[in-house]
Amino acid sequence: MSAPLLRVDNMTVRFGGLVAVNDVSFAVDEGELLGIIGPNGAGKTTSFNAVAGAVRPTSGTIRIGDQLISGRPPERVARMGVARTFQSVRLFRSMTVAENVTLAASTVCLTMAAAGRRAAEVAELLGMEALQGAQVDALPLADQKRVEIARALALAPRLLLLDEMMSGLTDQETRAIIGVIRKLNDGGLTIIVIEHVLRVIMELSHRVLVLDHGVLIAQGPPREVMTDPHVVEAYIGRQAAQTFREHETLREQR
Ligand SMILES: Nc1ncnc2c1ncn2[C@@H]1O[C@H](COP(=O)(O)OP(=O)(O)OP(=O)(O)O)[C@@H](O)[C@H]1O
Repeated sequence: MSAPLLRVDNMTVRFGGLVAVNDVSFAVDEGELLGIIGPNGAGKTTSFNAVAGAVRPTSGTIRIGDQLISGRPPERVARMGVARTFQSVRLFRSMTVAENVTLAASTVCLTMAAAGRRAAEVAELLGMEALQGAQVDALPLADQKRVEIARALALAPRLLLLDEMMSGLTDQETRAIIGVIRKLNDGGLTIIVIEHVLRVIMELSHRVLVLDHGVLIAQGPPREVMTDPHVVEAYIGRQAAQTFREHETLREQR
């Protein structure tokens, strides 16, 4: 059997006396779309930061394929195939969309011309050709989030980490971003999504991990995880679990 694309073994991240991530292990297969959920402060973003190289795990290991990435700096991890977006959009606001994406591409391309070509490819993939000349400042939040995705894709990643893409978006905008994520995954890209909007996790994920106080309390197919009594207790709440079950039953009857 082939090795998973991402493998995290016994990862612990401490900030002084606080254990933000506590002995967490999981693996992600090539082509998989994994959702990570959990209450505020559960350690989701810290786990992303550790995988992306922005935070050094206190102990444990992280591998892409058979290469150890834990402890390596973010630029190196990016070159080894891990790209991420941030919870709050981090773009060069006075630059155009094309400039932002080209700049990201230049970290992995040998020449600026190649970076420009890469940015144009990504724009085409995301259907953003018409936005290329727009200044980021002038774009609505939903488009800025698409530019964030474009910047990450410009690195030609093997693994894409998406941190709360849907926060602040309308239902319609959320649907559009779900469509983008699904298209990327259908094209073979391995993706991990952190999301508070459970409907999004349910719709997109092949598998879900649940963190609570830094501890991995459940993992499995979305349907199973959402009705796991520990998860309901820690995060979802009984009412939401009941609503979810009714929604699923209705969907099956359709
Ligand atoms: N750089 C840091 N220094 C100190 N403490 C931190 C740091 N980053 C995160 N923490 C703490 O680690 C814990 C986990 O935070 P983290 O941001 O990973 O949670 P989260 O699950 O992503 O939460 P949210 O859903 O609110 O984004 C929290 O108690 C947070 O305050």
